[in-house]
Amino acid sequence: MTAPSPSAAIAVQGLRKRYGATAALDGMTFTVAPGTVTGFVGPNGAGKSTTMRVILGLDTPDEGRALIGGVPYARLRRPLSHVGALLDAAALQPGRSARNHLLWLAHSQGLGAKRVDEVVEQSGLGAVIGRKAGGYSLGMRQRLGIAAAMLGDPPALLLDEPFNGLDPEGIVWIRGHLKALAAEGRAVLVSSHLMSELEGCADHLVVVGRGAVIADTAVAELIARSSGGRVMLRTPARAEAAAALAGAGATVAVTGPDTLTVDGLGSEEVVRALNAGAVPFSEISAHRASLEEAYMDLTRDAVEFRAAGSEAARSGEVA
Ligand SMILES: Nc1ncnc2c1ncn2[C@@H]1O[C@H](COP(=O)(O)OP(=O)(O)OP(=O)(O)O)[C@@H](O)[C@H]1O
Repeated sequence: MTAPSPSAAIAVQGLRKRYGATAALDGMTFTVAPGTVTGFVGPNGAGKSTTMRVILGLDTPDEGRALIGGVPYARLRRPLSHVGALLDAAALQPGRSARNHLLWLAHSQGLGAKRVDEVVEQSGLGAVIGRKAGGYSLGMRQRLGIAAAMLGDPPALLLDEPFNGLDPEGIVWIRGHLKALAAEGRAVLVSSHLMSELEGCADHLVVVGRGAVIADTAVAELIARSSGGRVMLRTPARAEAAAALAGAGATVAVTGPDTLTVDGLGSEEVVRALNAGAVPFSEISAHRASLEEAYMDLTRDAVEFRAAGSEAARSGEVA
């Protein structure tokens, strides 16, 4: 096991945890750097929530340790000023106003109403903060949960499935908000079992399956690797184009009524092959893999992982 980097805001080292016959964590090891949104991705049951609970001192590992700024949670003084967390947005007193909920949390940490007003402003809840939390939509609850996590202005944030059940507008808001919080230098760890939710938001990915890390990679590198050499082509003569390109040695995949992706030939060679066959085309560009495609490439050989996520795969989720 390598020593955690001194700059790691969150370091998880060799965590093992069993629940009876189930190994929930089986050597989980990774770090979360300041200034990044790190996506923590894997199928249901992969060990994401358990890891987060261990980081927050809510669960004790059988082996290994988790550190926040180099210190275990249990030894942090005023923990909310070191790490904020959103684990379960439904955990609210339904009859209490959202503002009173935040005031109650703030007071328990020696923080005043001024800080509550700041986080309310940041989370865009100003217009509804006097309402009873029980009447909040899921999206509003998630915002309130993030506002609560931000009360202590912590350098590290953990969010467990914050996109769950949100409408597209809610997803876009959370993505933007997390990016802004990371841009302020915070380390943001956000779990999801849907890769698409993290598109355009995560800088780094820690992919897990069966209690351990399968891949730990910068998103830009991952996308570049998966995009490598592939060309996107738009043509009104799809069949002719596919035949001409296959004849020139390319592997061609149909991606839409008038689009193909081409592997094995560079853009210039594609143009040459199409011109030689007098095949018309309207657009040709270097293909940029989506996060979902990059993720599928990454986990293609991880048989165990795919088995673990096969249920999710059938419903279009990550596997
Ligand atoms: N308190 C518990 N008692 C028994 N088993 C547990 C408990 N907590 C977690 N597990 C088991 O440990 C494994 C890891 O669960 P965990 O909730 O950490 O996964 P996850 O990746 O967060 O999944 P999800 O996406 O469904 O939240 C699962 O097999 C789960 O059933």
